[in-house]
Amino acid sequence: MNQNIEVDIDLKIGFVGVGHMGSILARALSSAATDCAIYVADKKEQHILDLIDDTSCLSANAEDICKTCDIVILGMRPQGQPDFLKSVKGIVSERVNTSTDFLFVTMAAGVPMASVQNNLDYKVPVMRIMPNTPVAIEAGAIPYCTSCVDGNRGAEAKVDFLKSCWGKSAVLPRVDESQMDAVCALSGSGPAFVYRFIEAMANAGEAAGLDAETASLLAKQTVLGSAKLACDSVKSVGELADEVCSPGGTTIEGVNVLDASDFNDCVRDTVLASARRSKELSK
Ligand SMILES: NC(=O)C1=CN([C@@H]2O[C@H](COP(=O)(O)OP(=O)(O)OC[C@H]3O[C@@H](n4cnc5c(N)ncnc54)[C@H](O)[C@@H]3O)[C@@H](O)[C@H]2O)C=CC1
Ligand SMILES: O=C(O)[C@@H]1CCC=N1
Repeated sequence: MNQNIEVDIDLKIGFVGVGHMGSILARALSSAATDCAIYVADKKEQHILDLIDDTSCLSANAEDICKTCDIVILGMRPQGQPDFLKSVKGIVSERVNTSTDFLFVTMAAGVPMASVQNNLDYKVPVMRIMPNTPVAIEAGAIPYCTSCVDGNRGAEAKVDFLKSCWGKSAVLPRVDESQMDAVCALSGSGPAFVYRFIEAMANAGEAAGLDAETASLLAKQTVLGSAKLACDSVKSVGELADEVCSPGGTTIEGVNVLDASDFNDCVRDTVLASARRSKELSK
């Protein structure tokens, strides 16, 4: 935890939209930011109940969150964000008459920071994040960028605070906003691609003679262990692959098939299709 963070101990943080991703981030924050009050609002009551049941999160309505919270985290889908922001524009403009010391955080795929500001009609400091679901097990990625934050000590401190809290659950590389479509496709959408690969591995294990349960267990554990070794090792993934390939052995037979296939092109097309959709959502 960063000891030099200048934040009030009674910092109020509010989530508007705690579906799949918002709830994971709220849980991560509530376990790290134990001195803060964390409020959650959602159109679906069950999503609020699930969180207040087993975290320190408190229920609140979305307008009150925008009126009073030091950090407002938007967890709704990209398509719903403009209407919501327009609906609270008046509340935010009243608020800036007394204090401008607050931060909006958006996780919506494709939505530029300027669009948050334009819909609010005010250049509020914005942090744009692209989290992924493995944040839930402290193995996530949350690339981010910011706008109107640099040089604004209050906003900078809030960004640093979120980074230190979520840093327990994720890596948080800072990227330029122009790279947000790429990180959205790679690490935001990426877990779904990896799950498809695990499924293909498990199906292949069954084809090779295993029962479904054993094939699934070994496919998951192999991806987990290989990713962990790649993260922990100083060796490149190429070197790590070479270490598995005994000369004249079994692995190289499979690797040759993979290398001769369109696997690389397929993965490239997959990630580029998601990045293209992220770009489309910005329009
Ligand atoms: N699911 C994922 O893996 C990731 C999602 N995201 C982004 O996170 C956002 C949410 O995605 P999901 O959690 O998957 O969607 P979701 O549909 O599970 O959650 C959205 C939640 O927002 C609530 N909501 C919508 N409008 C609201 C409003 N005006 N007031 C209060 N609550 C409202 C909905 O009831 C719902 O519970 C999206 O913008 C998405 O682009 C980003 C990275 C990864
Ligand atoms: O599919 C989506 O649009 C969101 C953004 C990245 C992961 N899920």
